[in-house]
Amino acid sequence: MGEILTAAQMRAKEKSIMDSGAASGLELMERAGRGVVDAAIHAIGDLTSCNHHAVVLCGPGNNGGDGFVIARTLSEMGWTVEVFFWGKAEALSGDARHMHDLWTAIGEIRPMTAEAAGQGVCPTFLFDAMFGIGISRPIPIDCARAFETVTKRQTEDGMKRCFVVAVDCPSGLDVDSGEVLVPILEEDADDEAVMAYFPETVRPRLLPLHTDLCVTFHALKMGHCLTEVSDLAPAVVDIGLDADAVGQVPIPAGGPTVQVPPPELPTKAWVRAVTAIGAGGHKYDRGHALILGGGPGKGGAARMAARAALRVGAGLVTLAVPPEAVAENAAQLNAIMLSEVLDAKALATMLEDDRLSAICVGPGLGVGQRTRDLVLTALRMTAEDGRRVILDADALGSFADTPEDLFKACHDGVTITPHEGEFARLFPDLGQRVRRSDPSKPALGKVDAALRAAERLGATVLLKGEATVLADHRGASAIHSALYDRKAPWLGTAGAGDVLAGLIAGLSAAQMAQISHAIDLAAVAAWLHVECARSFGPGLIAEDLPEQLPKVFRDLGF
Ligand SMILES: NC(=O)C1=CN([C@@H]2O[C@H](COP(=O)(O)OP(=O)(O)OC[C@H]3O[C@@H](n4cnc5c(N)ncnc54)[C@H](O)[C@@H]3O)[C@@H](O)[C@H]2O)[C@@H](O)CC1
Ligand SMILES: Nc1ncnc2c1ncn2[C@@H]1O[C@H](COP(=O)(O)OP(=O)(O)O)[C@@H](O)[C@H]1O
Ligand SMILES: [K+]
Repeated sequence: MGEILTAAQMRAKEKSIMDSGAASGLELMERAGRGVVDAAIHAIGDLTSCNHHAVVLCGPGNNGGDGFVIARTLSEMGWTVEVFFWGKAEALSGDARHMHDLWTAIGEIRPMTAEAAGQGVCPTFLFDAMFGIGISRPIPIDCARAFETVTKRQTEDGMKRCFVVAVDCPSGLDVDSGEVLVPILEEDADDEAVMAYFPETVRPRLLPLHTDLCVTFHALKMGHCLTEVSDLAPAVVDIGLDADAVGQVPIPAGGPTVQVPPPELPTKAWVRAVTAIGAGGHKYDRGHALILGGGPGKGGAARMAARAALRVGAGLVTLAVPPEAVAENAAQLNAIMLSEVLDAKALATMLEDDRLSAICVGPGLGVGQRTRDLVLTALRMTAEDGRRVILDADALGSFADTPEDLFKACHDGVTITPHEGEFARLFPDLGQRVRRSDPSKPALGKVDAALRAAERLGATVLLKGEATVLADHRGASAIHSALYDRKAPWLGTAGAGDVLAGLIAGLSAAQMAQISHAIDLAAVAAWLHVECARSFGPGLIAEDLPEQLPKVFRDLGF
């Protein structure tokens, strides 16, 4: 996965190229439209038995302009092309108007109504060029209905349906937040409901307008990585924005600046860094992770975190549990060492040993005063010395009523790993806006929400989910999506988050020179976490994750 852009960054790049004279808007649009056709044909592969019939749905902006180019390109190749247009020709931008006019010299344009779009044979391709990165409200109901009726056109065998290609993004995707702005299509939806945004409870995860392939330009946009927008992984078409001219116009901040895995580390060097094989032979060279564990019967989460920390490369791992849980844990542990920690005072004494290089607090610890005290002690004892602290689960839940206490104590060596629920409890104002709660305001999106949270904490935030978002106090961000060809839905299993916290703790303990920022360590851990899940496959339970690490490392080149 390369660079990931916001809509504003993409516009700035286009403007920069156009201002420099390196390419005109028309040239960019021509390359975009032709690139979509190439990518669509490449995706479908064998065209011998297809009917060479395409339907293009064009919207009122430049996305529609791309659609007119697609129609002309296919027509030049001998295809039969039907074009439906939603908008007024005189309101089109200069570039889109030009492309519109070139098409009208060749073919017909029909208004986009469900009735008209429903007539005719089932096409090989349906191109969705209705709305691109300029969408600001749910798409018009007529557009959604027209789209739907084309997909329902019958073929002779009554079985196949057309291959849907989204131009730039499926219409209705907010490419910054990954939110889907599509009206409700049920026949009984009254107009008010149609034009309203989906209430939180019914907002679907998948796009109601089903897309097989999304073809975008120059780089993926954030929304492509936050939401699974198409069955196939999005294709990225080069439209020539890499010229020197880019950079003359300042590119606005906001898009993720870190990719996962970090591309600058070649695979083998990266494995070396992760496994610390090059760091020296002694276990103390690879750090000592301390994992705090819960009371009797509550120890599984911390044990899994500890095992992940050890497998991922920490030289030593100690699990520290309350006295009454020692017997239970002693019966379960071998390579992991066991210590007793009564309370925060005992923890402070333990942390005077600076060989303990990373501390993980939270999994299975229980919500309450003891956990709050342990967290604040861990933060105080590490505030000045660069040691890393990973706060997960109950360590975060314990501050739901007093988040300010946590914010004040956090430092730049801290990584918090909330899921969306934990995030919303700690940052209610941000959590509510990850998706649009007020129709008049855009959604904040997971990346912006995580960035603001990281700034508030002065620390690193890893916001979990199918798309995991990372952000730090310096303004760096990253997205790791377990989507498309990295899908691992079976990772949503009890305890998977505890393992992730342990992976970050283990990598942090090893203090690798090659990966210095907490956000990069967390990004590597998120990548390994999904890689382990994919390596194991369905049937996975959290305990299986650390046991996959040796295979994942071997597959990476060791
Ligand atoms: N020259 C360029 O800037 C290039 C633009 N490209 C294409 O241009 C697209 C962006 O074009 P635009 O900025 O014109 O934006 P869009 O074409 O995405 O849509 C914006 C248009 O739709 C209207 N609109 C937005 N939301 C609406 C709603 N809910 N209901 C009704 N109307 C709505 C807007 O008023 C505007 O007319 C990209 O996604 C890409 O497909 C590509 O051709 C590459 C080059
Ligand atoms: N559908 C999914 N695809 C990929 N990863 C997922 C999916 N659902 C959950 N995950 C991952 O699984 C982990 C679940 O963590 P968490 O919600 O803390 O659960 P637990 O508390 O049971 O460990 C997170 O790392 C999350 O990113
Ligand atoms: K589109």
